[in-house]
Amino acid sequence: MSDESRPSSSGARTAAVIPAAGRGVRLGPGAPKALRTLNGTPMLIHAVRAMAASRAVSLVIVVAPPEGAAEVRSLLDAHALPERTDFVVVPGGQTRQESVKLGLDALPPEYGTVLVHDAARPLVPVDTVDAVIEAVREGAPAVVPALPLADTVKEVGPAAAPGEPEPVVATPDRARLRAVQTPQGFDRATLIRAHETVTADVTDDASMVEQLGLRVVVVPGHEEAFKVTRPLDLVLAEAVLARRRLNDGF
Ligand SMILES: Nc1ccn([C@@H]2O[C@H](COP(=O)(O)OP(=O)(O)OP(=O)(O)O)[C@@H](O)[C@H]2O)c(=O)n1
Ligand SMILES: C[C@](O)(CO)[C@H](O)COP(=O)(O)O
Repeated sequence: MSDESRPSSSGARTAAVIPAAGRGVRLGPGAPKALRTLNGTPMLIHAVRAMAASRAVSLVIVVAPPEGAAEVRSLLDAHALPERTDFVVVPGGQTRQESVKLGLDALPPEYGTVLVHDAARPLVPVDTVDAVIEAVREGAPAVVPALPLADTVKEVGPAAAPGEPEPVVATPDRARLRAVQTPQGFDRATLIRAHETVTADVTDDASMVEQLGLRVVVVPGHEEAFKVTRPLDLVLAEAVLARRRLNDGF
């Protein structure tokens, strides 16, 4: 397990930025996704606890829905969280990319290692978090946890006409594909440079570092780090929590 006292390649301390400002359109109508509950506790609180479970993480920056920063601050104050960790809340932006950038703007200088973790991945185990931190501290500028794919993937082309089926144009070799999760881990300077430099729309932070031509490495992801995206994911998340409670004996 990582320990905050370990030497780091890029700075002494580790912070986690949690983008939590999304609406959750694919989840259906309701409160912003991060504020919806799993077994009675907001998804965001599960995600915050998942980051603070790592003894290496001493600061968590939560990027709240634009109008919801006060509500998120109250939620953090109302739930039991580790005392060794500091919590900061900032309002988010219109895209995930903007929200992460706003979180990075609040990062104090003494944090050399930065995790970016979706509030929508509330159940990531601490061993995965620590493996990402460890790889950054060992010198990787960017680290992603990832899993092999269970399905065969097809690349499709545009339909010949509206209403026509899309044609398959290629079947990439599945053995070389990975489904990427969070937390993604970064050397601070690398991540800030990526966010200052890359303007193209991207869906994760590591791809911005790839665009700088820098090395991004993979560590094993975890099935329980899945992203709560569609309604069925809520059922799965509550089942995972129920199994954890049984295993913990309460
Ligand atoms: N403007 C945005 C959009 C997304 N996110 C965050 O980015 C993470 C991953 O995004 P996703 O799962 O796509 O969440 P939503 O954008 O909320 O989902 P949807 O696309 O279904 O609306 C989530 O924790 C989400 O809160 C964010 O902080 N700011
Ligand atoms: C960052 C991410 O979770 C890695 O898989 C993913 O790219 C987020 O994508 P989304 O479209 O914002 O759900």
